[in-house]
Amino acid sequence: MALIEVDRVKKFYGRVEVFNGISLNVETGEFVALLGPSGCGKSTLLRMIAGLERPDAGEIRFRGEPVRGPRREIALMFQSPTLLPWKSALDNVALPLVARGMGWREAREAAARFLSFVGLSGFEEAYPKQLSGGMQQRVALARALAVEPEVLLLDEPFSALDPLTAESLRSELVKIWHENLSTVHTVVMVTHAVDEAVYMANRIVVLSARPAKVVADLRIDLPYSRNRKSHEFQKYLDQVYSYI
Ligand SMILES: Nc1ncnc2c1ncn2[C@@H]1O[C@H](COP(=O)(O)OP(=O)(O)OP(=O)(O)O)[C@@H](O)[C@H]1O
Repeated sequence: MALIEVDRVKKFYGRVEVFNGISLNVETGEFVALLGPSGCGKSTLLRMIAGLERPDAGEIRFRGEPVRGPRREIALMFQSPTLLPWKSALDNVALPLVARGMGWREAREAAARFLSFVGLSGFEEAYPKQLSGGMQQRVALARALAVEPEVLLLDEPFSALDPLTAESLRSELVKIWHENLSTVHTVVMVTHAVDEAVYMANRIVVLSARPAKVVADLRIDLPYSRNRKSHEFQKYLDQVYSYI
């Protein structure tokens, strides 16, 4: 049984047919990048896996159980950090833990550990507006990791960042996943960037225009950390581009 099973899922928004029976399995330990044309339904698929939206037909299962709402094993991180502006960095990370029943003191201790883990020691009391975009996205990453999920779903997490910040966060995230530095073993990431997908993922799934179908499902068999200038990297880039 796969960790995540997307089984013949159909999804409509009014008359817009986003999926007409898409199936896709994700195995434990994979880093899957979802690529596809704008508006094809990548974010919708991620939100359905996260339990934030329901399929109109078909089923999404996590470890064989139908996903009927958000689950503690699955965390989601968006393009923008979606922090609460009136809460400190520390409390933004602590809040989901408190919402799950942890006391504030313990939650703040855990939050401080995760802020330190993402390189933000010393910024615990800062408010989001006092932090750069990259730092805010790090707080969002700390918040996602603090609930100790097994699966991290990423919806274009770097696209709002400047190129250098985006690049360092990409490398850090790959390292966290590849070296098992957190509870996260499995990642599903929506991206527009072929280069980002080949740099980070060990599997790339390319979707077609709506109603989206899987048009390619490739394993990226390159060691980490990856060298964008290598011949093999370029070969994978060309291969993925040929499907887009
Ligand atoms: N809540 C909603 N209500 C109505 N239509 C929606 C809603 N969410 C998404 N859609 C529509 O469903 C389709 C798929 O959207 P989605 O955001 O999943 O695509 P995407 O592949 O992630 O797009 P992009 O790459 O541009 O972010 C689009 O046509 C979009 O307009």
